[in-house]
Amino acid sequence: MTASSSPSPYWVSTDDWHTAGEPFRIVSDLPSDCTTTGSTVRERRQNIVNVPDHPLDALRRALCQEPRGHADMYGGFIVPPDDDQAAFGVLFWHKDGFSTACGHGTIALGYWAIATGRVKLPDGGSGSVDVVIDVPSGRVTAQMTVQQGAIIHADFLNVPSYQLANQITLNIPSVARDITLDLSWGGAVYAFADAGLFGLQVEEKNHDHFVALGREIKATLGERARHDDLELYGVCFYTNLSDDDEAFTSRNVVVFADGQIDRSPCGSGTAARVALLYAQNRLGEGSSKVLKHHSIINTAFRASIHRSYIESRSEFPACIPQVRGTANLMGQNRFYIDQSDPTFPGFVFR
Ligand SMILES: O=C(O)[C@H]1NCC[C@@H]1O
Repeated sequence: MTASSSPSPYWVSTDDWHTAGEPFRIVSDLPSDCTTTGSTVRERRQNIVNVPDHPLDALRRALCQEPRGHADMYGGFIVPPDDDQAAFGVLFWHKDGFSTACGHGTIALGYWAIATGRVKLPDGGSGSVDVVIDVPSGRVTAQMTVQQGAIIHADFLNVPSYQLANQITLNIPSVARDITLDLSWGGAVYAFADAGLFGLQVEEKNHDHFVALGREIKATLGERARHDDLELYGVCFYTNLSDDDEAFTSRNVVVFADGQIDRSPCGSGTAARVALLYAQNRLGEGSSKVLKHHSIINTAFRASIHRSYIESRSEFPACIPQVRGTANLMGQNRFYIDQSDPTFPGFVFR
């Protein structure tokens, strides 16, 4: 990449992927003045969040928001791993800030790591290879299945995931009545609500309704959704389609951050849903039954319980979820970042 110190204008290069329709813009070479401090990726994220006007926050906005991005853009900055057991670290970002978890990004990074040669193909070009990545919520893996040099799919192995709360009652002003929802952890806090409670199905034409409801639910839940130092990240609205011995099938849409809408089935949200279904005995360890999780644009992840996990802090059973998906390269960009641009660092309408 070619970059020099701001405030002089500089160029920054990105690799732009999407996972099941959700964008993931990867920046592997950060400008020289955009350093992060901390001995772990979690600390690096925290330091950026704590420092007003951090240069990396300005770069996030410049690459994520308009005119170079849009209100539903997503990406990540590659940073050093916590130790040499991981290939690299990543700081995930969206239009409002830096998130702790991102399954669709982890899947895209697995593809990217192989495509760029950062992680070598298995011997003979077929088999499985792990891309181990440090993220703010912990260490995750993109387990890549490769056949004759071509990637078939990635399995995102998440941090331990578990239900946080059961059937919380909330009064939602816009529907003028009480609804109930569950909370679950998948590296970030998610609320789960049946879209039918709002008279809706998960369909593209309803996306504006979900954005408004997601914001309303987040505001109404407030501190009740707090887990450690994190507040609610996303609301998952679902329409369940079927449940048999082979699969629990559901279509969902996650509205995260401040009204941002996930085009994919949401990797960390899917992991949190697996934990919820595990607690409800609808998915089990060692069973061949899977969660078929469709997105609002009808792309899909296939998820299951990789293994159970002992989590002493949770009254609900914990597990390491496994979320399978694919990613595609869209292109590469070389952006010019100029602080004298009247739109710097960026803007969004939502
Ligand atoms: O797949 C995921 O986990 C992410 N997608 C957008 C919101 C989440 O961070």
